[in-house]
Amino acid sequence: MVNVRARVPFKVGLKSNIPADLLSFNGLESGKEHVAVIFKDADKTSAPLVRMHSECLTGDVFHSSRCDCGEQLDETIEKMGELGGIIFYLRQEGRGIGLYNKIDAYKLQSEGMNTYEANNHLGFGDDLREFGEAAQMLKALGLTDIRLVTNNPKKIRELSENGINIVEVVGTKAHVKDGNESYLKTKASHGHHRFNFES
Ligand SMILES: Nc1nc2c(ncn2[C@@H]2O[C@H](COP(=O)(O)OP(=O)(O)OP(=O)(O)O)[C@@H](O)[C@H]2O)c(=O)[nH]1
Ligand SMILES: [Zn+2]
Repeated sequence: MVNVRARVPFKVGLKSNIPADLLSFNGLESGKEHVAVIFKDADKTSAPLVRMHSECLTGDVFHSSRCDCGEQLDETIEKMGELGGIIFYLRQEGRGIGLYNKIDAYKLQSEGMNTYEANNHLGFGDDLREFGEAAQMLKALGLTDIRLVTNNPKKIRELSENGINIVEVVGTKAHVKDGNESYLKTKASHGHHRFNFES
């Protein structure tokens, strides 16, 4: 049974000025230290904005040119600071293959493979992530109805299959920059991500 272990206030964002609460959990069977960040007590509102963000050390911390993860996280923090919402930061680095394997995949991508071909070449599926524990954490907060911030149909499908009612899907912007355009286009064409490349 998943339940909240601790809830502490902190301030986040590029200027460390956006108030939020940081939560840890008991009972996560994977042993992964997933956390939630709650803005404006959104867990006490009906159908809050929720983002299920998968760990990306290279993007989230270093704002790597290879992906859009850090920009998506910054965008979501800003938005939820205004509108309220909850970010679950899921420790599923590299779409579940881990950091070192992701770096191996980057090496293959530098030699010409796309993001999915590189995973497959290393013996992994396209995406090893699972969102069952994410659903359990939502339920631990008393939430089953959410507005999900994503462009990824896999997240919508898996959360729904785990008893979460997604009343609305809210896309993120397409954060195109030098270095990540073909990564984003591959996610759209092969992974069926719904990007709005105009915004
Ligand atoms: N294996 C692998 N993982 C990558 C690569 N680039 C980024 N990632 C990982 O992909 C994941 C991105 O996850 P999310 O931020 O949840 O985004 P998403 O699945 O694209 O879906 P949305 O942003 O919700 O639309 C993170 O775990 C990154 O570490 C790559 O080239 N190879
Ligand atoms: Zn990334």
